[in-house]
Amino acid sequence: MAANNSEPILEEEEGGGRGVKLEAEEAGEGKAGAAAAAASASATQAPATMLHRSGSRPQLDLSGAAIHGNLEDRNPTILLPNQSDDISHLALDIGGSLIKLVYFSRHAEHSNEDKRKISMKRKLGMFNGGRRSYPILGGRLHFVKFETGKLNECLDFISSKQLHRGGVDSPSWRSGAQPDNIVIKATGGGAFKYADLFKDRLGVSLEKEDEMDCLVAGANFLLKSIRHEALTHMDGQKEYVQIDQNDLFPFLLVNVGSGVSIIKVDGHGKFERVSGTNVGGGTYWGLGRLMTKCKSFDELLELSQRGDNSTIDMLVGDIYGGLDYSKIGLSASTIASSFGKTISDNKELSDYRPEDISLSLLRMISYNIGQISYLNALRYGLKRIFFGGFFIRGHAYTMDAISFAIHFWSKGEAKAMFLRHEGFLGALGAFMSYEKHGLDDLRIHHLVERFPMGAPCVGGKIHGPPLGDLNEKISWMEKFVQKGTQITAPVPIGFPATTGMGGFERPTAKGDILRSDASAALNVGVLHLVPTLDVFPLLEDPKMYEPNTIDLDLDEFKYWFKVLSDHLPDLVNKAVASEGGTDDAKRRGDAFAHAFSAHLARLMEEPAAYGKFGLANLLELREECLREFQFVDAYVSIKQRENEASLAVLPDLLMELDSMNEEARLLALIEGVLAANIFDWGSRACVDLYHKGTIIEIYRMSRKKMQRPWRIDDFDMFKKRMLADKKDQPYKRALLFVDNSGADVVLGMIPLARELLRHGTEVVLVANSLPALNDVTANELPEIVAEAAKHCGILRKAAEAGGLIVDAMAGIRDDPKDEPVSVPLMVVENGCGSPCIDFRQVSSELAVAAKDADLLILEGMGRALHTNLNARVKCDTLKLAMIKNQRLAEKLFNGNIYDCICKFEPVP
Ligand SMILES: Nc1ncnc2c1ncn2[C@@H]1O[C@H](COP(=O)(O)OP(=O)(O)OP(=O)(O)O)[C@@H](O)[C@H]1O
Ligand SMILES: CC(C)(CO)[C@@H](O)C(=O)NCCC(=O)O
Ligand SMILES: [Mn+2]
Repeated sequence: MAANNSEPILEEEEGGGRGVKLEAEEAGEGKAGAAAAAASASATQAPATMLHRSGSRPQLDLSGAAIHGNLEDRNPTILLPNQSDDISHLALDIGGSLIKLVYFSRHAEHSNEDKRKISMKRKLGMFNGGRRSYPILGGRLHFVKFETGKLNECLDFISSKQLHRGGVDSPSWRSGAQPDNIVIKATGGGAFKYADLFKDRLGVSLEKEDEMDCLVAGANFLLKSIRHEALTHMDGQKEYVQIDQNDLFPFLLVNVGSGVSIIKVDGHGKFERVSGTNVGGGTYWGLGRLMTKCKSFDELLELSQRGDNSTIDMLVGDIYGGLDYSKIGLSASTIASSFGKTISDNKELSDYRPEDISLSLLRMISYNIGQISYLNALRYGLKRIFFGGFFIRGHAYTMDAISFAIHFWSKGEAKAMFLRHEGFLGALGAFMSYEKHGLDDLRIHHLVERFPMGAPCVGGKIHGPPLGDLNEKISWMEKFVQKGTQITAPVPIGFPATTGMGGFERPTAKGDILRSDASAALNVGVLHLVPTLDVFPLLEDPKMYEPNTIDLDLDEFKYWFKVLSDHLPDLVNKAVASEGGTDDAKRRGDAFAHAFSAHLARLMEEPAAYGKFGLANLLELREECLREFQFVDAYVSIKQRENEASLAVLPDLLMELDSMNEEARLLALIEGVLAANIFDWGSRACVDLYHKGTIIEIYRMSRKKMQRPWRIDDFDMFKKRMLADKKDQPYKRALLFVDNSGADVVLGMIPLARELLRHGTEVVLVANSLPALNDVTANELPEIVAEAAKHCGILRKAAEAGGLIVDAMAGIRDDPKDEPVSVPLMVVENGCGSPCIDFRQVSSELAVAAKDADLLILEGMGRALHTNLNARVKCDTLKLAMIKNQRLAEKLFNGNIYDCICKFEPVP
């Protein structure tokens, strides 16, 4: 009954903490918070005329955008001098049963343009000249719903978060300007019905958008922009479908809300509502409420999971004395007449089990909708039918019943597909109708879907607020823990058995608890909009590309569940220490541990709960959870310590290398990369090792053990390319994807980079944008390179040429020709904060840097083995890693822990 217990907690949260304390809300938003809180305090005194407002639709005016303040600052703000309109990206769909809200919150920190990025953009010719520069557009799309009958809660929510005024961090909120003339896009019948109420209560005008237009726009947007938005659901099995952009239209869109709209969609804005039925979600909920006395929709749905419809429905067998009517393809267990059995009995309503009534009703309505949809698909020759609307509610039985009807009547020709953002189509469509928020040409790679607190805890629930600020999140977790409940109830999902002959046999096994709305809803997390992300241009076939090497199936997940759970206490300790070990840090640490464990528990029940989910996503989820509780960098001191220790021995290593001949040196360098890749805090085995010796000792031991041939050993091929075949044609530009801090980067990758530079190859070190485990980040690299360069002329000149360090002697030297110009050594960020890399979503600066690259070096398990082992790119690729995981070694290479991989893949 955990699901039941968890719900009142949310309710409490809503009634109590949320929305009242704006200062607390600000805490999560960083520095801007204090200013905004101060502004809010003086809101009443501020002159209402401080901002010009046009009164029409909100717009973003980026003209004249400039960096404000010192360019050397780490986080200079971007000033939009011509931005005068409110940026109010909130849209509503007010339906007969539910109000849906979609709103956008900007990343306060998105205007980060540090020194490294600016210099890099100059180098790559991106500065000011980039294709797009919407610095302000990065942010998150949130999805929330309320019951229409509780409109007041919705109004309170909007008002507490100041969504109608562009959020609590918007200029108008800070200025205290009165929200007159604010216009919000709204669709659904309630946009007409409640327009006056919105005006009275919030002072906003609702700009009405047509409901069908919005449904279609929302569906098209989702199918175009969200990876794996659609799924099929047959016999209890979920399968995500990747829609081909070029083969999307025509399709049938069936929106099952209170009533059902059936729309034939031929293109963007091209559609016709071809049918509808008044037997829909409102019918199930309304009849069900009357007949079972249920207090909520979820209660009714939950009842159905324990139901047996054979006591209510009249089966073919009931009519045919237990026989099939096989001549027309009906088995005895096929339902002949929904509720038909109740006519013959001398029974009252109270004689029937509410569970059975609910199930019978649910089946009747779902099956009927499926059948009508099929007939309309047949009418227009359509093969694909997409279902939206909150009636679906991610509920297995509902989806199975609809799918079954369509599959059966079309003899397998037509396919039912369900949209994960099911009920938000209309609201999204209304949101898209804002003209100038620049989201129109959004691409799949600009959207990063994340579930740190979105899926198991919040988001989808009726009047459940997305927990906006840190305090809210932590206290939610604390309450949750106090009650000793689990966030999500372990729900054995029951699969209805089908006869294959036109009806349902009564479902056999069914779980007895309905998953809480938030997690049952098909994983509507928060969509992060990062307009600066791009597809890696060197990918051979982006459509076929799959980052994860191994499917995260239940078996695989179980393994990772244990690894990650075991590692959790240590991680929490590190994280708390990294934030000074204060009580506040401890509180956040606990909350992080609980949030992450809850995700793990949820995924353990159902690995596909959050869409198509691979190890890369799982590892990223952990990092995202840390960030969610404001742990900036849990490994910061470990990284520093190891960098220092490694930099101290680098000069010796370089001397040793320089004493070798070219061939021996190349081997020593590759060996060095593999040996140093042992410093991986993501590997349990290695962490155990670290307690047994100093970094240098371990590195030396690791190198000594390097026995060739390695598990995959293409070294000779690589050597041939480097030193024999085309010695006079060195690589033009190499991208080196670096992994860990310390020995890994300092004693492994930097010496290899140096060798490439020596050959005349430009080197781009590609590192994480955000911290993940002990991985080195792009921000940390320039300092490390500068330290290394102190002992090495090659590195110094190349780093100068790449703008990483400034030559103090430049301009003083008599004859600049003395110093030959070097090829540059550069650093770019990869756009992610995960130990793996998904080449479908990389930073735009990496995408630019990649265009001239003819060698790719991927180093480390995360980037070269867990992901991308099978990735094909358009240039020569070297994948280097030490396998620090027995299971992976066996699974992928039939090998052993500490085996090494040196995989060279030249393009033909
Ligand atoms: N928590 C809930 N409360 C009420 N209904 C729910 C809930 N969750 C799912 N539903 C189902 O979803 C239906 C409403 O779906 P949706 O929000 O898509 O439609 P609507 O926009 O309110 O209706 P319409 O478009 O017909 O005006 C309800 O009728 C009910 O069957
Ligand atoms: C009236 C709407 C469009 C309101 O969303 C919806 O509830 C609906 O499509 N009802 C079905 C009406 C019919 O076509 O019979
Ligand atoms: Mn609706």
